[in-house]
Amino acid sequence: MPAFGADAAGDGDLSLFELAGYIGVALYLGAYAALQLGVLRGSGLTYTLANLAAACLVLVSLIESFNRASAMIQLAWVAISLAGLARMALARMRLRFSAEERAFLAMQFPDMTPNMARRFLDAGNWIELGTGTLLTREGEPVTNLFCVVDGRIVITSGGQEIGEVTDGFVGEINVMSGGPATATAVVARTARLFVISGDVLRQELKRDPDLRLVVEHRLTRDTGEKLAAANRSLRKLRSGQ
Ligand SMILES: Nc1ncnc2c1ncn2[C@@H]1O[C@@H]2COP(=O)(O)O[C@H]2[C@H]1O
Repeated sequence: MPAFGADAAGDGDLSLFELAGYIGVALYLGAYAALQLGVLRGSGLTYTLANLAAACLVLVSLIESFNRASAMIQLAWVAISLAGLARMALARMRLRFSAEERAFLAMQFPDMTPNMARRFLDAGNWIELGTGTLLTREGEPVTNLFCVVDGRIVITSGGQEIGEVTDGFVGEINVMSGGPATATAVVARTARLFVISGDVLRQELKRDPDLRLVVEHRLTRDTGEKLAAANRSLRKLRSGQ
């Protein structure tokens, strides 16, 4: 083998095999240090690739001075790293989104990570509802959150029309508590919606505080927008009197 300067023992030249071994050790230690310092995630691609490369390099170094125990651990490390890579590839495949899902996420939840978005979407269903379908009845418990992507929902209170939803949420005020609906919501033009049950939503948000932050923030904003629209209508009404 070609030689590279003096080896650690000072008794000869550093072979390529030895060099591979040292680089492998540096990768093992560097990856572990980065993990402990919070620079790398244990389940991340970089950490897994660093471990795979380290194990391969140390294996190469064993060609020159074989050690069965060391070879066994390196082979096991390679196998575990490959299994980790396969798991990541499968997870990536699962994180596919349809064109409709992508449009919905861009419009309503641009801050969701792909993982969060997949979990949220998997927890609900896409449905189409015909004219006249009741989504919430004023005073009755809200059991679902509806996200309208197409169609028209008319909102009434005390029998009076007070608003409409064409692209936004219905049930966002009380779905988390299951409290009484602040208004009646009825489909006025065939609607396409994403619906998620209150029970499932609560479970998902309890399990993932980051998802909870994103969803609650979005729902609060939606309610705020409705309040602003209601204030504008009220102002118009008063100034017209
Ligand atoms: N003024 C309004 N404009 C639009 N939507 C409303 C209005 N008032 C109530 N809603 C919706 O009707 C829903 C009834 O259930 P929630 O009270 O949970 O949430 C309510 C809102 O989504």
